[in-house]
Amino acid sequence: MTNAQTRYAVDPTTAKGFDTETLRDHFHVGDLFTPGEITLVYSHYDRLILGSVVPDGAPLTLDAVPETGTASILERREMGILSLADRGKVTVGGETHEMARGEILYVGMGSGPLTFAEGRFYVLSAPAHRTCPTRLVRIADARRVEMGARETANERVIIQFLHPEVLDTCQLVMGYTQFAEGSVWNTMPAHLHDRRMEAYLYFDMPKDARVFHLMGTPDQTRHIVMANEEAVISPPWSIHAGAGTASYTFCWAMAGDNVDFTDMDMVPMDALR
Ligand SMILES: O=C(O)C(=O)C[C@H](O)C(=O)CO
Ligand SMILES: [Zn+2]
Repeated sequence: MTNAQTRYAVDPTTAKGFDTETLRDHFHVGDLFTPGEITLVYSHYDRLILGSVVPDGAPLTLDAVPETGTASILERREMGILSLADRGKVTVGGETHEMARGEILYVGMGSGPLTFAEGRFYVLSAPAHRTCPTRLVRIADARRVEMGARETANERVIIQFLHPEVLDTCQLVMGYTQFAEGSVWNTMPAHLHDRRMEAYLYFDMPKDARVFHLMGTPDQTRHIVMANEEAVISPPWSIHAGAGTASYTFCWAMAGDNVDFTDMDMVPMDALR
């Protein structure tokens, strides 16, 4: 079964007046990873689709969805698929990809339907205007960027899978960030990039742990409380950072005008409110 919903874009002035529930309705994505289901959220920010696929004994096929209005979801889109299970099996374009936990499969525009035979997957899809080759990116092939420090509780490694220095994509940039023991802060100092949106999936979290995800314009920050395997949509005008009550990993993905990961406008600490 495929469940899909649409989230419309919100401007920062409107978002400023939201209470907790309204903020969550627009930006927080819960209820992902239902066994036997494909769950998709179509965001009007850069038309990014994010979601989950959890085969449960029988294969699940992702093909046409009314939200894209095309014969097949990838007719004018590309996709990144993160395996969250030790074993995953995805067939697309006549080829079956056996995936291990933490690997990301890139699927190019026009590849046709996707069949997920086993595993647990987080999926992201952005509009594309050209086809790039489908490729499974293993952890050893990804680019690792060490960031932060133990003293500031943000020592971490940014692992870039769908990134110009690893493989060619149309506009999707995707990977995940893992923390050194004791570090809990992501993406602080905060930054903005009005040229592209971003989405985060927080995972690898103990059941009772929470991440306080920070969003909003620098002078109007808000927080969204995130549990394991929940996602959050970060509008182009918003900071995106967080601190966890325990260790976690988060998958980041971006779409928009610029595929350069370092295209960020840093926010000085004294600008945050
Ligand atoms: O740990 C980090 O810092 C990040 O992962 C940064 C995000 O990916 C990001 O916001 C890139 O624009
Ligand atoms: Zn960012």
